[in-house]
Amino acid sequence: MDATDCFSLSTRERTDFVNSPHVIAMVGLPARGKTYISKKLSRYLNWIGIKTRVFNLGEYRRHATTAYKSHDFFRADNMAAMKIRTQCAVEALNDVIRWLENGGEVAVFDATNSTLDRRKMIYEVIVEKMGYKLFFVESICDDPKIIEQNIKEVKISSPDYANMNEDSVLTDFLKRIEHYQERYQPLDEERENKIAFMKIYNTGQKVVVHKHEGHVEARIVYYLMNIHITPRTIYLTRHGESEQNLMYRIGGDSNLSSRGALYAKALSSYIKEQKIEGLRVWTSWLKRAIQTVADIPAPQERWKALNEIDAGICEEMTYEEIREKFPEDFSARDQNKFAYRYPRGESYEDLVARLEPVIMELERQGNVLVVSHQAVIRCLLAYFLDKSAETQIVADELPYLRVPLHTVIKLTPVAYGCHVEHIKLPIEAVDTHRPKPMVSPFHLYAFS
Ligand SMILES: O=P(O)(O)OC[C@H]1O[C@@](CO)(OP(=O)(O)O)[C@@H](O)[C@@H]1O
Repeated sequence: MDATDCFSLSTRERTDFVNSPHVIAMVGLPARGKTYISKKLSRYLNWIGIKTRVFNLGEYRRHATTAYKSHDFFRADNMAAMKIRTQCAVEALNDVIRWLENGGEVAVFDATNSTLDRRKMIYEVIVEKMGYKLFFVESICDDPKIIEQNIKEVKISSPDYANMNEDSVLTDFLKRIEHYQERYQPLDEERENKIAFMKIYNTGQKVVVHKHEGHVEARIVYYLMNIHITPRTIYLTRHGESEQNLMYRIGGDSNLSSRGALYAKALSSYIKEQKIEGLRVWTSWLKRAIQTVADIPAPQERWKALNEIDAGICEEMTYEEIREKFPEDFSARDQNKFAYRYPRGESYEDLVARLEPVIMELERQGNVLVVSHQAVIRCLLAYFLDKSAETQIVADELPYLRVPLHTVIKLTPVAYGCHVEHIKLPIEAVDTHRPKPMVSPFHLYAFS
């Protein structure tokens, strides 16, 4: 199979294709957004089904020693501290290897890795000894405003600076950066021509890619080229209550109910009140979603990818009817709702694969209102919520996330994640949520 074929595979099939473990090692001076990139990348890779974990060297250092009193700890001539720092890097890499040997697929090594010696050590262990793939991602930023903003947003709350005021933190951290600067050796194509890497300048103004190969690295490069840090808000909502919702029938392409039409009006007033600059509205191709945005004065786009999960042979049935007519399917879905694929229809796992281009485009955009459906919004929400670094938990929780009708979910990016608000507009609607069934005592008995 050619690597490019993977773009048409389902999430699970793609995961199987990731056969060689990868280490993504960050490079860059402090306060260049390395942790932001690491966490975001890990969230994305887990969401598309690639088991990823971040190993943050700062945490190892804080665990190993409380010796941090000031920037002096990071002086190049502080030999005692240097010994601790090297030991911590070795320990973190050992954990990386242990994790990859136990089924992890991508480990993100979040550290400065700012000297040739450190990168050489990583290369020897990861590539020469273990035979894993290694890809360096360097973040370069020379805009003092971005650096200062970064320090204020994330370093003030660091355990290194407990009980210190903002100005003292800023002064200390800038000195810390100076110590790193003295020995900093940026990635260099000629000096390090064997290794694969990517350099991101000023949060994406310019990107340089050197020798990347294979499917995982191609995805990472593409993803990191699309993300930005300009403040914006994403609004997610389901369509207004539909005629099928009133009858508890799934799928179909019905009109809004009269309460659904009231929600469309209320949503339009809410959006107007927010006075959102440059808002774009995205909907599925289904009538109930298109009718919901009829009165919203903003450019609109329809996405087939935002259509509701295809319930195949179960379309337009109630859950009760499915239980009676297809009892085996009904219980298979309860056993593993994420992976279960409706006959001639889709699974949640398929949905995640179908929504990947939507997520990529959302990452590139500014303010967007997405009007879609219960299963689709669950998938999008799972991407934005920092549910967990573990794919299994994402898969267990995702199909049961609560996404009630007539509620706007407002997502505002903050430091390393998203602030989530649920705004319930005051129009009654049916509840279409079917909670995770409890395991019956009989089931427990059968396995005991
Ligand atoms: O995966 P479950 O929990 O069945 O939820 C998805 C279902 O939600 C529904 C409503 O029951 O969404 P929608 O309101 O967009 O029509 C169904 O169409 C869809 O099959």
